[in-house]
Amino acid sequence: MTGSTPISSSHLVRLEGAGIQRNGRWLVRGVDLSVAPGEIVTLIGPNGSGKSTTAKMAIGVLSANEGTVKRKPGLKVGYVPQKLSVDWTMPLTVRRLLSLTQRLKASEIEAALDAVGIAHLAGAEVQHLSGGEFQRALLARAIARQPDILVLDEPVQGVDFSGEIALYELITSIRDKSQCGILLISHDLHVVMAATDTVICLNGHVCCRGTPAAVSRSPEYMRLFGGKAAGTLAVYSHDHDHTHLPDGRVLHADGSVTDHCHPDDGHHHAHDHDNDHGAHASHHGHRHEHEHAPSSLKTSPEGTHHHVR
Ligand SMILES: Nc1ncnc2c1ncn2[C@@H]1O[C@H](COP(=O)(O)OP(=O)(O)OP(=O)(O)O)[C@@H](O)[C@H]1O
Repeated sequence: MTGSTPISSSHLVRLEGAGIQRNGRWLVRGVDLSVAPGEIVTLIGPNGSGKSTTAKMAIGVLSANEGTVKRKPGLKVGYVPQKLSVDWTMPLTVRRLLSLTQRLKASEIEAALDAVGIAHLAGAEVQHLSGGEFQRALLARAIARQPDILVLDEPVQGVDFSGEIALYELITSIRDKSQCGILLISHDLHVVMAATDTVICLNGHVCCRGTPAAVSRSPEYMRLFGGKAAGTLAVYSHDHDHTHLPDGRVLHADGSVTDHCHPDDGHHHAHDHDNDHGAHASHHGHRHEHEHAPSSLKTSPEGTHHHVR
């Protein structure tokens, strides 16, 4: 069955076996995912693995070609897209950015900007904002109508490491105060917001899922970034040992090819280091240790930054 029907459980959104096909190719398929009020779900995966497509499917921007997508009736969505189509040659104030695609009262704009700590920038031109200020403005735009669910597609892009920590703290505090659900797409394959309840790794379909491992135990991490970073970011340690073909099928280690992963397929939480992330359709056999958290943080994530401006 395909379609979008109301949801009966306490979930805000629930995808079951959901997939999107374009031009005879599955962009992503077999996705099972749900977000409950107050829950933070983080999607990770290589470039082109279907993270944005999955998020758009969850909020109804794209309709699933297979499986089911259910949303709570009347669900209010706040969305920070990965890219924004705005004509940046035109002057645009932060205040105006918030109300470009939604009707907002002045008091709602003020409250949203205040909540993200940039009330003083209401009249500033968007072009002049720093990377962190710009992401806060996008966040303000997304929370202005007090959504039930926030969908944040790479909300820390263009932001330096300390800014990233501050933004993740802000996102966590927004969740704490409003108890909205959050579906977050991370630009980093290994390091996710520590407040994340569930990490889902995509590579054309769901490869594995789990809770992020705490990094606070890693002495190197503490030495490099201090306790604040350790409390905000966590390494997601996982390993895949099968290969995803461009058409969405899976090549297993024994040479067999199937449409989907086997239920207990190669998601070993191994602890040796064999970092081999390719583009999609490449062998997917990465293994990470907590001790490697600092280097994965220091080096820039693998080309996943898309600057919105
Ligand atoms: N409308 C479309 N028509 C055809 N192919 C598409 C369309 N939208 C996305 N794709 C393709 O679907 C795949 C998944 O794209 P998606 O943007 O969801 O990946 P992603 O994991 O978010 O990637 P990134 O980390 O690079 O942002 C990509 O190969 C992309 O080229």
